[in-house]
Amino acid sequence: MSVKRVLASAPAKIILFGEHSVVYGKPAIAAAIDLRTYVRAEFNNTGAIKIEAHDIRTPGLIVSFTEDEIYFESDYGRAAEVLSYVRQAIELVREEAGANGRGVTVSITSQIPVGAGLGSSAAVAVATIGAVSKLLGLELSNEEIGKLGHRVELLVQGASSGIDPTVSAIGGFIHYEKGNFEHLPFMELPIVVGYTGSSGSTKELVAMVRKTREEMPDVVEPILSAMGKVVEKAREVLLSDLDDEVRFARLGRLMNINHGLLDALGVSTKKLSELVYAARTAGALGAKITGAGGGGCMYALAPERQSEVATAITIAGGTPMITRISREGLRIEEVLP
Ligand SMILES: Nc1ncnc2c1ncn2[C@@H]1O[C@H](COP(=O)(O)OP(=O)(O)OP(=O)(O)O)[C@@H](O)[C@H]1O
Ligand SMILES: C[C@@](O)(CCO)CC(=O)[O-]
Ligand SMILES: [Mg+2]
Repeated sequence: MSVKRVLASAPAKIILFGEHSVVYGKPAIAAAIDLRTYVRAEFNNTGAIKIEAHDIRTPGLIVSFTEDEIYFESDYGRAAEVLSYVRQAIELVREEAGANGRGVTVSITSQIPVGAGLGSSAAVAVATIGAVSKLLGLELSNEEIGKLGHRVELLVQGASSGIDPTVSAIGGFIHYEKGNFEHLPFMELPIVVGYTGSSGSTKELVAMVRKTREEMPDVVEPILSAMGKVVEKAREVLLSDLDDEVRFARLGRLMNINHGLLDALGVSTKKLSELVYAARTAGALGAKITGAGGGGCMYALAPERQSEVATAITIAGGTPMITRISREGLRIEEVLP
């Protein structure tokens, strides 16, 4: 069947345990959440690749006014860079599909805050690959699309563990290590996400950790190993048949240890730590950064106390989001023949 237009969507994620150390081959645990990026792909007649990114603020915009006219200019390098995940995703699929000269228009709308630790880069890459591959007639499984999403992150960021595109493509809860994943049983976790309102670039934060590790391997390696141990313990607790009260209390303690180790690596900020402590003071059993840090989001585990923790995050100047874990990863929403 020849296809004219495809709409695909892919979810955000939280890293429950193990961000950054996962880049160095340690395990990590992540879950897809119910915020989505939607990508529509269709053929155009120009032969060009056209990207309409409705949620991206154009960096380096220069506006000049005269009496009756307005001129817009832009720093083209920076504007193009911000679209590099989408561009690489389209180019990779065109390569996989064999040379194809037809123009493609990709239009993006997203519910995921950008650069906030919720995997916006992975979701946009996965949804783009999903939509464009279907348009070009490629039959790819969600797992294969996750692997292509990992290649996109490697091309753009220089380094990526692949956990974000994997969980965005397949959904649910995963334990991830060196490119391999295991689905953990689905469970509802009483969490609250707190958004600082500022952003951080994963590419820059991963590069910063790498530099510190190169300069002080004896100091940084034990921190990364301790993070790996936290993840293994968390997996054991998640899979245990302990009753919820004990299980959540242990997971909370492990989250706090993980946050301390991330802080030691230098990826927390004053605001993130303020939200983390506000959540703990309001009764969360644990709270930590989620994602690359440098701004963005934290999350708290707060059974019976979700609304108190949400209020504490607001008072501390953040935006709370009560999210649910999403079973579904990449979804083809609509195909127009
Ligand atoms: N809706 C979107 N449209 C186009 N590009 C997007 C969109 N959302 C994210 N991106 C791309 O992803 C970049 C942000 O990715 P980055 O990896 O730095 O943060 P994140 O993925 O939000 O957080 P983390 O990697 O910590 O989970 C943006 O600068 C932009 O290039
Ligand atoms: C910081 C990092 O570990 C997680 C970003 O969500 C980067 C990666 O795993 O690719
Ligand atoms: Mg990212």
